[in-house]
Amino acid sequence: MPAAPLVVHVGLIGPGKVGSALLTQLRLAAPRLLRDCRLDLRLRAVSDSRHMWLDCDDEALNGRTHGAQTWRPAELDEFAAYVAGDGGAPAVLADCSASDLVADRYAGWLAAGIHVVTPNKRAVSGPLDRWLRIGAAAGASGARLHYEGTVGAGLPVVHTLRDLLDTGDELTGVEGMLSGTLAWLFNRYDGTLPFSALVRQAHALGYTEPDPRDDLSGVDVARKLVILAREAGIALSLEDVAIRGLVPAELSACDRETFMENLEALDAPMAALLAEARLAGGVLRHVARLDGRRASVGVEVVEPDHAFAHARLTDNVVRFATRRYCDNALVVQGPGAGPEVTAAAVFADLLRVAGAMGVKRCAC
Ligand SMILES: NC(=O)c1ccc[n+]([C@@H]2O[C@H](COP(=O)([O-])OP(=O)(O)OC[C@H]3O[C@@H](n4cnc5c(N)ncnc54)[C@H](O)[C@@H]3O)[C@@H](O)[C@H]2O)c1
Ligand SMILES: N[C@@H](CCO)C(=O)O
Repeated sequence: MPAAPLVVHVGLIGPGKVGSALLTQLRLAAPRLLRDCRLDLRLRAVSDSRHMWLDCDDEALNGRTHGAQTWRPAELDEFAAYVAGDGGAPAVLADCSASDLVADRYAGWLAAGIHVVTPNKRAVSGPLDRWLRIGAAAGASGARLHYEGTVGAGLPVVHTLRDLLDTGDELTGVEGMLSGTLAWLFNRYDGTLPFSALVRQAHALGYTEPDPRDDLSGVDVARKLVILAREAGIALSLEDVAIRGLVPAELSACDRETFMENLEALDAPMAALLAEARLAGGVLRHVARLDGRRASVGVEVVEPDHAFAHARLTDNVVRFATRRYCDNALVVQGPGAGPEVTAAAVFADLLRVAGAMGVKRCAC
């Protein structure tokens, strides 16, 4: 007789571009996971920044969010308690927001045994004391926190580093292109269209952060370096990263709508950078480096035959130099932004949580 399926309660926070893609992927994969893996994923609730829907356990509702029959004002702890239910089934919260307020709750949720999977970089790259509290809470309860989607979207970056370290390797440095948005922008930017028009396209394609300034300022990439450093046991913080950004000072403090309306302010400085690169016979690329505690991100002119010059579309390139990979770095490369690939990373993290509870995922 086949084993009884493992029921897992799922709550989704942030049904935006990534969150909506995750809802679709969950719905499509559910029958196969139940049949082949004996895993019964039940979407219990969805919350955005203002509303929450706590009656998502019927099939018709699972595919929708704003069309749901009832909603109430969002309250994150009430939401988490509803997803966890009476504790009879394990609960996983998928945080697909970019919110610090949500990250503030991780420690409490993990302490209560609720697992968290997320592409939100705030917790892992945010204040070190909060990150240490989150780690301690997970350590004490055994609840899991997975965040593969935070670096490289759907690419296997965090787990690759984790596997290297857990098998006794030592990280000596990271060099790479860690922004899908900036990779796409610099691949497309040849002066034909103004830079601002390309930023609007990247936003519409779902590559940028909710506020594209996070990408353009270099802060999003700096967060990724902090995440990789912390994974390797280096207590790096955002303030330690030397960042050369692209956001004009007069647009750094306004609200997001005002920034988007005034994007043309980027055009003249970017045209000057492009001209500089052409004069030097190179191309513009956004490059991140981590060497011990020294971390930097910014636009550089690279030679046309440099590996970074050949990356395409939203390609991220992550070069891990380690004690084992010392003559030739281990390279992870591929699309580094986009709702679908990112949602798949969150989904795979969710399956890792289920795998740790005995759900069989191998093909044998
Ligand atoms: N888009 C990508 O390619 C990509 C790649 C990797 C990682 N990410 C990360 O995925 C996350 C989501 O990105 P997105 O492009 O889907 O953004 P989005 O703006 O489309 O969606 C964000 C969602 O979060 C919700 N939200 C905001 N604050 C909230 C709160 N306090 N409580 C509950 N919900 C809240 C919003 O209502 C919205 O539904 C971000 O953390 C981003 O860094 C995105
Ligand atoms: N906005 C981010 C998404 C992936 O974290 C990027 O373009 O790289």
